[in-house]
Amino acid sequence: ILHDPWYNKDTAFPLTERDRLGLRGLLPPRVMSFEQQYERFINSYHSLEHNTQGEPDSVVSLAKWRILNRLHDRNETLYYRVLIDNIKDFAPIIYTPTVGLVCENYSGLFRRPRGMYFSAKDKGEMMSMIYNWPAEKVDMIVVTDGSRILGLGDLGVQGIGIPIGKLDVYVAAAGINPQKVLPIMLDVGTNNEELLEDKLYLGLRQPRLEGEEYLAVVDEFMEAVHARWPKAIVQFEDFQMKWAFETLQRYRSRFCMFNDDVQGTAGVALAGLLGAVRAQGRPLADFTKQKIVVVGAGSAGIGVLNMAKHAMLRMPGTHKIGELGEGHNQFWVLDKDGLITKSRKDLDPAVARFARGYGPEEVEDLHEGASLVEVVKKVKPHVLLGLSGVGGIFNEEVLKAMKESDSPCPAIFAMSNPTTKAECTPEDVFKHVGENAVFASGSPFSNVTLSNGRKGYANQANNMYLFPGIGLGALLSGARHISDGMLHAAAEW
Ligand SMILES: NC(=O)c1ccc[n+]([C@@H]2O[C@H](COP(=O)([O-])OP(=O)(O)OC[C@H]3O[C@@H](n4cnc5c(N)ncnc54)[C@H](O)[C@@H]3O)[C@@H](O)[C@H]2O)c1
Ligand SMILES: O=C(O)C[C@H](O)C(=O)O
Ligand SMILES: [Mg+2]
Repeated sequence: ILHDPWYNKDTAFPLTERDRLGLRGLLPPRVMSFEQQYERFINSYHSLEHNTQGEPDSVVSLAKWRILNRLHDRNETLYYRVLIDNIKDFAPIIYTPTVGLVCENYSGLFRRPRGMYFSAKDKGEMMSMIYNWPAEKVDMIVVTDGSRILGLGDLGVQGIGIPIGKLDVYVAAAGINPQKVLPIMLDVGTNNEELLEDKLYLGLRQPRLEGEEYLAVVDEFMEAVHARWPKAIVQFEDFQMKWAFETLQRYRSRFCMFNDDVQGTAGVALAGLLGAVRAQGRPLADFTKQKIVVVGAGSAGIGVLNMAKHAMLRMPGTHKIGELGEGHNQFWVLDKDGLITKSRKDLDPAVARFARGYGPEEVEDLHEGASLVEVVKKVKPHVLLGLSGVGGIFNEEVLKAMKESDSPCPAIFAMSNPTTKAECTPEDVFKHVGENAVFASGSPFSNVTLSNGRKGYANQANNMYLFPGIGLGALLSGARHISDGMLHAAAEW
């Protein structure tokens, strides 16, 4: 019991329990209260902050993560109490940005396992392996294959930090029972050369499985989960784009699952886009007239585009039903090759409906592959939204061009994670776009003091504001599937 973080109370076991559980003599005699333990932890956290002053940010954050992780491994009751009470301070440690650093260094930081690991070598065994998990019941699973961890790329087995962090947020924000959550890593290999050569690397040292071989592993895993816990909700997280979409289509009508990067992000972004209309003092129905530039046409960018387009098409009030047809395109989408138009070679079918046609109705005179700054200068968008994974791509020139936006309060959403991958900082936005700009980022930044002494808000646009509600709602309602309508409702309400 003393070694089981689910049940351990450390020095808080009262004498009666020590007797009953055969713990007498295994602990120092003084019985501490939960409140004393709590205070002791917070004090040691503060002294760590004090003692690491002046050290590089990464050293301080990792030290903070270590002390929290040790508590997690020792005493979950105390850990979650501390986390819930201090979520604003601790979210950046257990979640983005520090969790990114933890994943990058996971093999070296590893002390105790958490969650389950299914690897390509476990083919044929998963149905029995799933019974190795000690809890009778599991409600929430977050699974990754480590192929696109935040904006950090393929981190293989080290990506397990992401499901762990997401499930901590489920417990802290949605009150999910921590004994009923399960972080899972599907290790199908890695294409990260550095990891393959790293002697400490803890995952399979082989290239990623592809095609049918890959899908066979994920299929077997999903069947195993469903066999043991038919009602568990499975959140897919940080899968590279092709598998994010493929697995979503493959499983969404068979299992209670969703893809957080595609759907959760879309819900949060839509909430932000609607907020940006309100910030302009315009009625929500004017959403259909917003000009939106999206930088990044990956799993997250396309998820946002689809949901925002759908919201425009069904926005009541401005038009007769059906008036805004499929051709109503308020989006300009760029990827690593610049603006996407219909003349793009090998145009991805998922982006085709957002590609600019540059027919007579489109007057900005842009060309295939146009650069971001050209697009912003010509379109004068209301919103500039980044899901590119490229830090600093909203540079001074781009932000100065946003000053000419047709919106009185241009919105800039730098949604890529972790902090180093944010497309810009709030300081840059308020300096170059103007103090009336609306800013949000995927990873947290501090608010900025503006010239008139007012606060420039560094809002956060991260799917963590949405997925806990989706999971909790699905769980409480006993939903068999997670529909787009649920995500729309989450975004709009
Ligand atoms: N804030 C959130 O809640 C949230 C949610 C999901 C993803 N993200 C972040 O979004 C980023 C992208 O995630 P994803 O799953 O879509 O990745 P992805 O790899 O599927 O897509 C990345 C896209 O960015 C494009 N891109 C790359 N370089 C570019 C450049 N120089 N200019 C313009 N476009 C460029 C690529 O062509 C691709 O279309 C990651 O950093 C991730 O952390 C944030
Ligand atoms: O993990 C996050 O912080 C958000 C998002 O799911 C991402 O992949 O960046
Ligand atoms: Mg993610």
